[in-house]
Amino acid sequence: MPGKQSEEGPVEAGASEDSEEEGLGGLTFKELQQGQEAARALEDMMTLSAQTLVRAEVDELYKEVRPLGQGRYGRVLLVTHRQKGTPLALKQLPKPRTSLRGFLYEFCVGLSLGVHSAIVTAYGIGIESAQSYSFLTEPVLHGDLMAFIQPKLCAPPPLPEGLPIQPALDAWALGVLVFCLLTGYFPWDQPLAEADPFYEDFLIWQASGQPQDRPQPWFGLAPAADALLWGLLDPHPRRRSAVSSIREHLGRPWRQREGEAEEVGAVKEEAGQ
Ligand SMILES: Nc1ncnc2c1ncn2[C@@H]1O[C@H](COP(=O)(O)OP(=O)(O)OP(=O)(O)O)[C@@H](O)[C@H]1O
Repeated sequence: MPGKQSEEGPVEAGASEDSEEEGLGGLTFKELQQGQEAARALEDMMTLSAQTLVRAEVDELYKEVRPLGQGRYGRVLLVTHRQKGTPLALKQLPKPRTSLRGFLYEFCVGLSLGVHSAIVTAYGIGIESAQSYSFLTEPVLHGDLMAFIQPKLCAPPPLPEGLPIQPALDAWALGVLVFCLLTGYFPWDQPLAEADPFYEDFLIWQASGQPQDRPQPWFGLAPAADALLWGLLDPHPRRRSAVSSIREHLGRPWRQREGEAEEVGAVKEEAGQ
């Protein structure tokens, strides 16, 4: 059956190929080396942050305005700085459920990622109180993406060893997110052709490139979105487009206008296949 996984056919999302280049866990040696360097840099940052923790009760320094949300490990509050009045989001993790190392990890990952302009900025202030650890970030007061997406998250394939952490996973996640934002739906439940007809239909369409094979959930997308998503959602991690490929598709419509014909035949050409 077209789209079914075969020996030389597509592999599941996040799985690997090009085995001669690979080291442990499906990563190339270069990726492994980069990962080890990042882990060492994070470890250094955690050591330094442990030495500069502010020891105080949160309400001595900040005034609570209202709760912003609740995560698995702690709560997030909107606070203002008692002297300056600056609004901030304070993430508070209760000590009984959080080790110092666990807190430092979350704090420092936030600090590292927060330098990107599209990610919430974390401020370098970690606080140790009697009952909790806290850190401060930029407050985001207009809701998060989950408010626009029906709660349901796309399950990864059941690989016993898990998915190797590599940039192709982020590209896949970006593809799923863009699809959700454009259509209001997830593209499929699981990226397994034998278990999910929506994914199987996508593989059939990718293989044929024929307009008549366009799966129903993809109706209404413009050729630029087709090309972007085909690249980001390529089942082969090593062939998948980089996250930065999104830049090539900016400035063109991603949705068909009302009444416009589907121009899906152009997808393969757009995607450079
Ligand atoms: N900087 C922020 N500004 C506004 N709201 C925030 C901010 N950070 C978190 N929130 C809200 O608080 C909720 C919980 O955030 P939190 O970071 O604790 O958990 P999470 O990242 O959603 O999940 P997990 O518990 O797995 O870490 C978020 O879903 C969001 O609604």
